[in-house]
Amino acid sequence: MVDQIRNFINGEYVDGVGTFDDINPVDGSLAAQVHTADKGVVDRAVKAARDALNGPWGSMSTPERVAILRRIADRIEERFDDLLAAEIRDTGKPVELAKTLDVYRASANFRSFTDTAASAGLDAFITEPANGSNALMYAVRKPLGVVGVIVPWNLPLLLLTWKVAPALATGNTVVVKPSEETPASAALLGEIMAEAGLPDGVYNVVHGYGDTGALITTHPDVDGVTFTGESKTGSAIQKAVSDRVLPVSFELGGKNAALVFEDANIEETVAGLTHSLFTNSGQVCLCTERVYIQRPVFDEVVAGLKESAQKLKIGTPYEEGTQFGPLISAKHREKVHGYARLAKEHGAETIIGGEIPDMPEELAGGSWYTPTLWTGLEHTDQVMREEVFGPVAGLIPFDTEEEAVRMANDTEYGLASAIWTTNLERAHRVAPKMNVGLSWVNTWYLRDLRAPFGGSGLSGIGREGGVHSFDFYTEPVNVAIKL
Ligand SMILES: O=C(O)C(=O)/C=C/C=C/O
Repeated sequence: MVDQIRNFINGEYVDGVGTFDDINPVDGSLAAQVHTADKGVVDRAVKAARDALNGPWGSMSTPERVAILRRIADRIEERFDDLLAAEIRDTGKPVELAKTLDVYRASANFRSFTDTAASAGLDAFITEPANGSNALMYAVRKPLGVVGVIVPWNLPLLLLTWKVAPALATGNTVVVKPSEETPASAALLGEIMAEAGLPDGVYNVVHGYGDTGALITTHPDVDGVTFTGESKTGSAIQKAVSDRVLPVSFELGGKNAALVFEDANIEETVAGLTHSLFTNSGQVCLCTERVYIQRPVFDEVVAGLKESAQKLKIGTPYEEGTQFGPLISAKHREKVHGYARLAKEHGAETIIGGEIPDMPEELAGGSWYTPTLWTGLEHTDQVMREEVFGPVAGLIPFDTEEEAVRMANDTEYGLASAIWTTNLERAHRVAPKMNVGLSWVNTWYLRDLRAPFGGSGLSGIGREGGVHSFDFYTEPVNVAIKL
């Protein structure tokens, strides 16, 4: 019997109105059948969320909510292996990555936002205007209400909990739609939260494709939408909710640049770039797809990256030492491979990769690809401007710092950048000049969960992280009392 992945509504698993296939990207096998939510199922989920808001959850004190969320973090850690198995079956990612990033961050996200909720103060002022009408001002935070949460397939559990933890910590209830590619961990989290004592209806999960997502975002009883995914989907959501001027928080795509200066530590830079190019097989919105290298060290860095890419161990998730897994689906691999063909047509030199690897017979059905590096592309080339969302990067030389900053900022996106230099003045001069939300120096994807996280331009709207998340998931009410 194939596994069934159901919707989770009001504290129990609920059948859908049909099923779709959840494919294991390692070998193309059927991992599970997923129950599709139609309007009736989505309405049921939104009603459960509203009833929970009007029930015990809505009147719970912050310390009571925080206590439950800390138990959720504990329960996630107790059921670490179940979540790990679910995430790996859906994504095919290496077990080391799923352990140290995806499932690790699930409990870390809950712990970070409960700490913030437990310690957050209020804005307050004593008003003493010249006309003597003194007053006490204080702002209280009220939850947005029922929040629609639409999350992607690349870091399914990490991104889900990155949104659900602050939403619940501030008293909201949620209706979640995970990606159709990766439904398992979101569904499993339902029973884990119930085991930790979360009241029924606070956390609900419905499955389906974009049309199911649209049922949530356009639902008249949803009070806000948080979405991580492709920019064009974000734009479609914004259009769909614009009549209601619904609050949205978007963490969208990127075409992230790295700048390598001639004074960089080349060995550290090559190791760091390999990480930022090929982590999760390049399927992270923060990954680098444009590398600008100061001319005196261009050949050395290209050679170093070629060597480190060749050394990456491509393999199945549980194989010892696997560092590079399959892409999420055959469809996504076709998109990535399409850019490799385009790069070649545009005269790029393929330093490594750009092909579908020969895998053993039992893995031939998987969506495997190879780490890919190009030189010889123009900075203005389509491949250097559009998000590929795969293990690919164009390498381009530059001469002056000003030229590097100009090219890095010459993009419609604005999510992340990485600067590699040992010159402290240059680091502090250049890092703030990047038109991004996250500007790393001599590192990549180093995170503090309290810091603002998000992007500008096509990379999104708003910031999440620490109190920045609370600015989205709550509506402050400023109370003014005449003294
Ligand atoms: O690390 C995070 O908190 C986060 O949101 C990562 C997002 C990656 C998207 O692809």
